Amino acid sequence: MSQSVQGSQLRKIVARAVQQWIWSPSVDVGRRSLHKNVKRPVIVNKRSTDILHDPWFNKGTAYPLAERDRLGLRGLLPPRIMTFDQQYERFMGNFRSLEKHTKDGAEDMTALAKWRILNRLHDRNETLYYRVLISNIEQFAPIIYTPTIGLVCQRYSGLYRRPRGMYFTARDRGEMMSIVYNWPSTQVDMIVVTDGSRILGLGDLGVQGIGIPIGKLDLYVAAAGINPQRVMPVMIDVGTNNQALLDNPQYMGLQHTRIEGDDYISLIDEFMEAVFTRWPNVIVQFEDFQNKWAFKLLQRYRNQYRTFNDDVQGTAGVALGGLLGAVRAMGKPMEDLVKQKIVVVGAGSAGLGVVNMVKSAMQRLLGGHSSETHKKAIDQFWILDKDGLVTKARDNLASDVEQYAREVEESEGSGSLKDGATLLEVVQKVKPDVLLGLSGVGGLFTQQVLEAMKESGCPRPAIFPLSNPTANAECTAKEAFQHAGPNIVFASGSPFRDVDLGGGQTGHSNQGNNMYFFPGIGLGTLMAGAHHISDGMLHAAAEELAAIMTPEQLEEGIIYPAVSRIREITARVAAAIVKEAVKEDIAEGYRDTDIKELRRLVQDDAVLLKYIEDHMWMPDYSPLVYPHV
Ligand SMILES: NC(=O)C1=CN([C@@H]2O[C@H](COP(=O)(O)OP(=O)(O)OC[C@H]3O[C@@H](n4cnc5c(N)ncnc54)[C@H](O)[C@@H]3O)[C@@H](O)[C@H]2O)C=CC1
Ligand SMILES: CC(=O)C(=O)O
Ligand SMILES: [Mg+2]
Repeated sequence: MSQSVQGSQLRKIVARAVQQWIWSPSVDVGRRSLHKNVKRPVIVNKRSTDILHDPWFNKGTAYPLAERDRLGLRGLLPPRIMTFDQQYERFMGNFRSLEKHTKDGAEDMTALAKWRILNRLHDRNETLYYRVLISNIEQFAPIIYTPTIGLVCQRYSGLYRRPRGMYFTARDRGEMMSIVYNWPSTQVDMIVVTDGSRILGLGDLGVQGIGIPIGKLDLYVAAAGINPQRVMPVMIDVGTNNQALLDNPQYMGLQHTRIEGDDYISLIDEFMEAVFTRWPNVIVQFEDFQNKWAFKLLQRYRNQYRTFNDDVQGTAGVALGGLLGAVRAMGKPMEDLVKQKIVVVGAGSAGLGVVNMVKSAMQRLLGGHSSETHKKAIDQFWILDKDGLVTKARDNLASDVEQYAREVEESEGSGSLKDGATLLEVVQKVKPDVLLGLSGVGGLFTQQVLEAMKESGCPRPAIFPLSNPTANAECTAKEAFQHAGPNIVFASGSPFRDVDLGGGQTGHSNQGNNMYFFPGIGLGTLMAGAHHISDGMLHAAAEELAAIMTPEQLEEGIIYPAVSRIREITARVAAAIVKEAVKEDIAEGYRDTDIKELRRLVQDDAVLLKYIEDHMWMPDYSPLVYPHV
């Protein structure tokens, strides 16, 4: 045997030993042994009531007799042993009964009651919770995610029962590197972090924003199959500028205004260093940071760590996928994206993220990145913020917005539009193909604006009120179809019901939400073992998302898949991410799949997809063993 073979074997043995150590049994739920139908046990370090009170290992009434003996549970549970299926049916029966009894109640109260019943299950038995969530994702996503999660965050201090996630504050300066070891999991794959400064379209909710990382990570488990023991929601409490919260005696966060400037940045730096020191392969998703910090932090960390900003990059990917679908729904090839006149209302982290990615996609379609294609691409955008149309006449424009500022009083095409022109004026003059809202302001797409879209001359205008939660959407689905006509393509950030257009016609209401994208970014990056998340990876994933819809669906105005398909979609988005990371040579491999093996896997789409799907966690009870040493 040659030296090099011996060396590579040795490396493999060491790598395996490290894997086994990382995959400590207490976190490796549900792996099957090589013998069919025999599940490997999970070694736990607790027994008796301690295990009943641990939601990771609690099985409620489903512990088999032998396990009740092993774990000292005999006599502590009702005698009948239920199956996982029976437990599932019991929960769903209770849920349906709640639905029936609250159907005539106030909508908000009903939604909160549903969240409570799910949250209690989450706190009690994680395995059953995720089974319920995965099996009914379309029904439950609006509760654990937007819109209900917005309501939950607004009331979090009152709703709080048990801790979930980690909290870091300025008081922890110099200590974060140690504090991070308080987290009970030996391995964390995904962190979603917020500072609570811009929660959905609801503004600064301070520490109560923790509901968002929790909801996003629920989707990581449900959609991407990340093991729930390997996710960590994080709140960095730097204070709040929301006076109502500061005045609220029940508010659970620090009672001072937000830390700013270098003090703020150094705190986030310390957090990043701490989590990447303990878990070097973790992926950190920034979520709902106010615009002021979102881009700065993304630029600061994106080449150094495995990190991305969901509002900037996730929203952009999902919007690009939707726009490509809308172009195809017009009966045109995807390449015609470059000809679309796009009005974007909202020049914040989400709005600019979208514009940047769509502009870049246009440049690629125009033959590559050059000053000429840049000019051609930016000419397709009209951007409005709270002060109306953004033009070069504005003072103190941030450089990321400035490039999209229109010339003042353009004589051609858009007629004469002044700085600060209203949305109605812009739509009437520009006659856009696409109207996209990321302003956080409900009702901005008024009847007049929507009627002006109808007059735009576009055979199939795209109307995307993407702001969340529901009350903050720029218009409802009904309003859009009613005023802009039955032929529009509609997508909103929070779900609306399809609209009955009469005569057997349905106006399809798509949900254009980054939930179709971020779980795949995280999963793909994890499985690729990519050093960082490149623009190329995000573009490839957006194109994959756009390619999922069939021509028949697009013809009907369906540009995003049903939420019930979210696992399948996420696997495909993740596969696109892995492929591109390998192509760009920034992938290192995942667990015992080294880069050589990964290169082989990406040769065949079906093989790669199966590989990804096989690594997705599914909720199931594993035998539990308490070692007597
Ligand atoms: N559907 C989805 O997947 C996503 C939706 N969003 C939603 O987008 C909204 C905005 O998020 P960010 O960009 O992060 O917020 P942001 O605070 O960074 O930006 C908001 C922008 O809207 C502008 N604006 C405010 N009032 C306006 C008005 N009356 N007319 C025109 N523009 C106005 C502001 O000047 C600013 O440019 C939120 O409601 C959020 O929930 C964000 C990320 C993903
Ligand atoms: C969906 C999302 O990320 C937001 O509204 O902020
Ligand atoms: Mg967000």
